[in-house]
Amino acid sequence: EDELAALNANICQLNIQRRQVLNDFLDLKGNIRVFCRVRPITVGDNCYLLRPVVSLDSSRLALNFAKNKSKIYSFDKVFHPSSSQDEVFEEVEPVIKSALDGYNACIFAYGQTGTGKTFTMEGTADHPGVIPRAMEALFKQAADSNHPFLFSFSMLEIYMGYLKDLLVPRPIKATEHMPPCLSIQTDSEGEIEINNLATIQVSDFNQAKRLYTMGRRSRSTASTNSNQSSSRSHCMTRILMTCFDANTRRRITNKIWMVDLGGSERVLKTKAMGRRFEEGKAINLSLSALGDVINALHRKNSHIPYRNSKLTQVLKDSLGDDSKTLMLVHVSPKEEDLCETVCSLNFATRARSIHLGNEESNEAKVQREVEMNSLQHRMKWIEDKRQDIRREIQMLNEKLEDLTGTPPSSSKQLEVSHLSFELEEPQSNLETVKKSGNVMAALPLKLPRFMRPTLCSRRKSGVDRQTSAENDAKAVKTRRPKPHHAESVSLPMNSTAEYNSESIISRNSCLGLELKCTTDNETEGSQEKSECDIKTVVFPIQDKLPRAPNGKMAYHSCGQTHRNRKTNYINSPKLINIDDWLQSNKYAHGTISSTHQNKRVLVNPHPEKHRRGSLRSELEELHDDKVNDYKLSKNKTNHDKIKKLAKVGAAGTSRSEVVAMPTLIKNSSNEDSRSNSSSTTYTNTDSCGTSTPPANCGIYSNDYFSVEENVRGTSTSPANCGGVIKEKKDESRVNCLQVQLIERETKFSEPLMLNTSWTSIHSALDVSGGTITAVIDSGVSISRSEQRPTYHEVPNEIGNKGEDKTMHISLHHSGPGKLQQRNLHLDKANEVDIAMPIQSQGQSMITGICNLLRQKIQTLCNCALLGLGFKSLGLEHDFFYALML
Ligand SMILES: Nc1ncnc2c1ncn2[C@@H]1O[C@H](COP(=O)(O)OP(=O)(O)OP(=O)(O)O)[C@@H](O)[C@H]1O
Repeated sequence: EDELAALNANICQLNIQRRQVLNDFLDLKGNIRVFCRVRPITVGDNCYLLRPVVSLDSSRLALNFAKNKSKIYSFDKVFHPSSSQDEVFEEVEPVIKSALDGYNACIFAYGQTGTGKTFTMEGTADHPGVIPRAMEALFKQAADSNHPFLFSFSMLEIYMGYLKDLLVPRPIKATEHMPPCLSIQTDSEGEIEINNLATIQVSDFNQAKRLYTMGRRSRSTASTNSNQSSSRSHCMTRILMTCFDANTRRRITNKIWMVDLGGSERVLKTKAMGRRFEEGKAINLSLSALGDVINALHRKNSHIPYRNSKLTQVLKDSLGDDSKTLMLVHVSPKEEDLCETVCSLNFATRARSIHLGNEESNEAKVQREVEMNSLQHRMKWIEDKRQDIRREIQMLNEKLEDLTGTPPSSSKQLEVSHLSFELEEPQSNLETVKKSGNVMAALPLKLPRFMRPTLCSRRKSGVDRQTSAENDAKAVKTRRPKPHHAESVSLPMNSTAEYNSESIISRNSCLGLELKCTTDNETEGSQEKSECDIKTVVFPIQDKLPRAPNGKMAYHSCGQTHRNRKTNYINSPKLINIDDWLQSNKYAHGTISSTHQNKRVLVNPHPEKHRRGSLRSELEELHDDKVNDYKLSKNKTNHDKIKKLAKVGAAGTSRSEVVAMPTLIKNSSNEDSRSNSSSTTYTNTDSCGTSTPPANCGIYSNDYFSVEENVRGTSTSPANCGGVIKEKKDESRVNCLQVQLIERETKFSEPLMLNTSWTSIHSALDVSGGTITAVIDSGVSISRSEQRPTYHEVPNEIGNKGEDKTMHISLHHSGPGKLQQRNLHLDKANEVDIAMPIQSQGQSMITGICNLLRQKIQTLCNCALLGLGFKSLGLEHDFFYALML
């Protein structure tokens, strides 16, 4: 027995030495070690697209961009495509040993989708990967270490920014889009804890393996184009280790994370849509956050952005100086994946340089390798020696058993079976949890805190009801007064069956009871922006075309669209089809009252070009026929006729009219109208430069009445148009009349179309004060719905009922001292639609000259007739005789 005790003490010494040597070795190698694995050619790969990646030796890899252009990357180890799983694990094993020595460790597989991450981490039944091998090694080495260890197993995935327990998936409620996200805590020692994550104790490798198989099945995957399943999440396996013989370990409790990261992929290349797109985005965001953390560690920044993603939050205490990290970067041999390969290799290179640094000189490198070799030899010697001692111990134990007939007390093993969790069938996850809870509750208090059940879980399982009040009181005292806890919820933004977007929002909820249970931790469960701002809000199409009074939808013609561009943002919802409108209102004589008070403009159909052309020619022809009938007579008025006109036209309430008239005479001589008219507001011109009369109605379109009136107006109505006509000169120097609206308050009755008899209109020009006043003289005939192009303008600027009012037309000219305005007076405001051509100043002059010439010709003719004797002047013969003398 003494001999046995000495040997055991010897083993403990060797363990300490081994730990020290290993630690030194890993320090020299770097806290973050990076391996690269090149995936072999698989069935379905096009051979001619292979070979951009070539492994040169065990630590270098060349990437061939072109024939003579390549880049060489260096890693701690490069596994060529034919490398076996054994070879990979051989290199991974030191990290596992470090974990047993109490270091937090993290092994993660990184790389493009389909490059073999899952194969490396998980493997197959025939070729088990790193995780099953690591579990096996942990149990084996723990047993070899001669120290009592407690292991517990957890598995989670980070999917779309959520932490999901893979062993105990929470049922999703009908109202939930996703299960509640597990929250993360940091304890007073800086260790990360994940609240409510199932932590199941395992006593041997088989139990751990069964749990691992169970968790793997729950992982979120999606079918790829090649019908293979692709991991759409980060799958994280955690093994917690506690050793009661804590003196020789770095920590009493430590952990090792083994992470199969989601495949990085270029969303553009994969043309992922919908959910796949969102998944890819979330994966890329968290990988990017991981890169940022590694970069910050490399730069030794004071701030390491762990909180930028759930992934880095979870791995916070397993990345960095006091932990051992191993990255296995995976690359594809295919040329078509060159871009992704470069990204992956650059990422890995950046990670590798955390400890070693790119600046390391060759001498230092050689020196370091020599030291590492020596440490490896020393380690080998220690392990061999330990094995020898173990063999000796075993022999002595057998001898002792033979002598005493009882099993040796020195070969005590930690009896953890009573603590371990009896696994049920993998399918019964929920039962597993319940059992787990009970087992946890029964654990002795000397267990580390992470293994002890929380107050809440004990309450739920009814174990600790009697002590809860006591603990609550204690917790309230010790906990920081922070009664709110950020909780992430996901809301479906689209009610369609296949949601392809989601919004994650944070809300504060008071979780007082749960908070009291966690006495020394601070919640860090708020969703990180980088992973959570995955929002695509789909708005239903709400903008509906406005309905015309007849119920038909308003629309724009193509020709109208570009012209209305300026004003459409205001007017478009108010556009109606004027043909429809007229049709519906045509027979509603005197009864149509606009429900839209203060409406300024009614939209009319836009005449097509040929229609405009024909109208124009029609009007010009008309004008040519009638122009000589206009008489310029100063001070000649006939108010009676205008009164009569107004009476006949009055169908509704009192209001005044403004007549909008097309200017038909080309401005060949009138310098005034040719002058600048930039002050005019509207563009009542068509491409021909002529005024464009609307067809078949007495109202103007929004083309004619643009922004100004609509800013004030609310809708469109023909009846409520009002304004002052302005004359505008366009590029082709043709006068155009434009109408400036004046707000109307009166109700509308049916638009009344008046057809003026062109011959009967006399205009009187009053040049005094720069104003020409044209007065309608006579012969105005009135007809409803006259098809002649007529224009309607209805200002109510005078507004006095029963009084004679002036209907005026303003023709603005900018020439100083010249005609400034032309007013057409109407004695009473009524609903009158008048269409009449008006002479411009040039026209008037021509007319005057014509009249003069006519007089001259008449005189000459009379003279000739006299001379020929056909006409007698009635004078005496003596008169002519006297003249001759
Ligand atoms: N080293 C290897 N030896 C043999 N087969 C391999 C190797 N690496 C990958 N494969 C095979 O390639 C395919 C894709 O591998 P795997 O699923 O592991 O990729 P992945 O990177 O995990 O993809 P994802 O990110 O989409 O999950 C699998 O059929 C796997 O068996």
